[in-house]
Amino acid sequence: MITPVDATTTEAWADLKVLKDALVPDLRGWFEADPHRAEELTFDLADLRVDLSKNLINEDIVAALVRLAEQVDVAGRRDAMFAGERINVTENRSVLHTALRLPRDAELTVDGQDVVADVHEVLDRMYAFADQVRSGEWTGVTGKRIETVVNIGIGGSDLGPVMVYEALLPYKQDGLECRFISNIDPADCAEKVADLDPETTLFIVASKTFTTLETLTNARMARDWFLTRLAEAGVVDDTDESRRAAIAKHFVAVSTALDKVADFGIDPANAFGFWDWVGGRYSVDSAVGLPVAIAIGPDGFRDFLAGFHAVDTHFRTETPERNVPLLMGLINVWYVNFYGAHSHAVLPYAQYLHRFAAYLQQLTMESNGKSVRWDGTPVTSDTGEIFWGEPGTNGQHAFYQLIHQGTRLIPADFIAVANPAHPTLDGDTDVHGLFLANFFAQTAALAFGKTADEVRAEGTPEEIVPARVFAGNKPTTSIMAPALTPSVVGQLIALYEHITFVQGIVWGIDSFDQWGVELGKKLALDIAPAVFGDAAALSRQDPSTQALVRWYRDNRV
Ligand SMILES: O=P(O)(O)OC[C@H]1O[C@H](O)[C@H](O)[C@@H](O)[C@@H]1O
Repeated sequence: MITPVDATTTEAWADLKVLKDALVPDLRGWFEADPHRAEELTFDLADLRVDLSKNLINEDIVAALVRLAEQVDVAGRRDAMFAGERINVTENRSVLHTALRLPRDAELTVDGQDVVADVHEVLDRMYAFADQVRSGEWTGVTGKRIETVVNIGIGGSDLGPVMVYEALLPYKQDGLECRFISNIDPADCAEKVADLDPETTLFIVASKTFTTLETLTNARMARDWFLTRLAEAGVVDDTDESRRAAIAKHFVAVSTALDKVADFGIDPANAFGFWDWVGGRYSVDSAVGLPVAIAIGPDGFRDFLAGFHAVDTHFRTETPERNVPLLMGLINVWYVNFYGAHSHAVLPYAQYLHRFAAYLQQLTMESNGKSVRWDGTPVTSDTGEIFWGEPGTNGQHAFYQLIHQGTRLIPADFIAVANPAHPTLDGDTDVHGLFLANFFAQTAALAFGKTADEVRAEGTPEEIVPARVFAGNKPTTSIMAPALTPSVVGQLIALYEHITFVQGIVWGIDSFDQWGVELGKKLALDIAPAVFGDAAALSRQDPSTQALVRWYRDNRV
């Protein structure tokens, strides 16, 4: 095993400390002093235009950050990842989500296995199935075409598909709808199936491990609902054969554990596999994306994958000084470790990206929320960031106050597209233009603030001048794209995957395991007997938990 370099002992880290101590943030002054600042810090990455110039950085800081990347060998680890080396040390696995988007003619053999051939074999099956559902060739047990696809999954088997489905709604085929059941709260399943016709509904049970309590419980509830409704309609009788025939037309699975899929009663012919080298939170571009492939069609899904691949190629080949995921990851390190930033806002000015922050929470926080390094030694600096956000302009009317005038530094990524799916006029006003005016205005206000003199010049009474001053120097990155196409959504995801990777390498952590979540799964199973009345199991719990369980049992009607 390669020992992680302790970033805090590098020369670059020491240089960054000196630079931080000497830096007086002054975005107004920096832009005035250097008319080329915006140009010099704006980069094109596939279809994305990324402006880093409103960050608290200068040439020396960027150079030191790039040296830091060299001194912790980000490039070496990146190449190891792309080559399929087992960089997920604690699980002894390769990390090859980048292989999921390799073109058919690419070559990658890992442990003697032609990974590209495997990936495309599954993609071809997904595309054929998606075409069948979209054309109506695939019918339910009573011969009706599928109108609703219900994905049952959680974590990486839910957040990616739902985010991308929502992002690409304008590309969805008319007459087809997707829904997503994830929470084990029975309300989720009940609400999502309430108005559905089982004869036109297709369930996709998505679980990498096919052992996740929430997903298997929801899948069983959905199966019961489905069979009960069909029995009431006289479509199935109570023979196994009749039930199996109905399930075969209405339940498919996505998993790495195809044996467990068969145990659940889903025909293995209707299962789409992936591999243990795809982390759950990195899996939307695998068969986990099946609902998206059905909704937007194989051509759209191919574009989606091509978007990821374009960013992969950039990350793998671009020089450090122009490598956008590398720079963004390093700038995040700058804020976390040198400014003590705890959180990071993601603010899409695109309603269709309304689940993007939720998606990024799993990607970034499950990846980098760690306190030991990949060799088991404690981390030597803060790690991780709390990712959060809501679409603009809604966020402006809720939490932007704290970003503008609070005491905490919250770096924020603003995302917008030039061409909306719904160009709409309000009288003579282009509403999307008005929307984007907010995007531009907010990043400028955050960067440049408003001085007391400017506030006074507006005629503000002296006693409330301080309350109306904006300090400015609140860092933002602006990301723009021509339109929210499948490719652009793929590009955005890959960008954040690689940003997360870069941060993980600087911190020396394994960004691809999630032992903290595994514990939660086990604890819930341990306590379940107590909830159901097992006195001995209850007595093993701590006093607070015992009292809470008792209260629950006393109050449960
Ligand atoms: O896809 P599954 O095996 O059902 O796992 C679903 C989720 O389970 C856990 O929460 C893991 O931490 C996630 O990374 C994973 O995405």
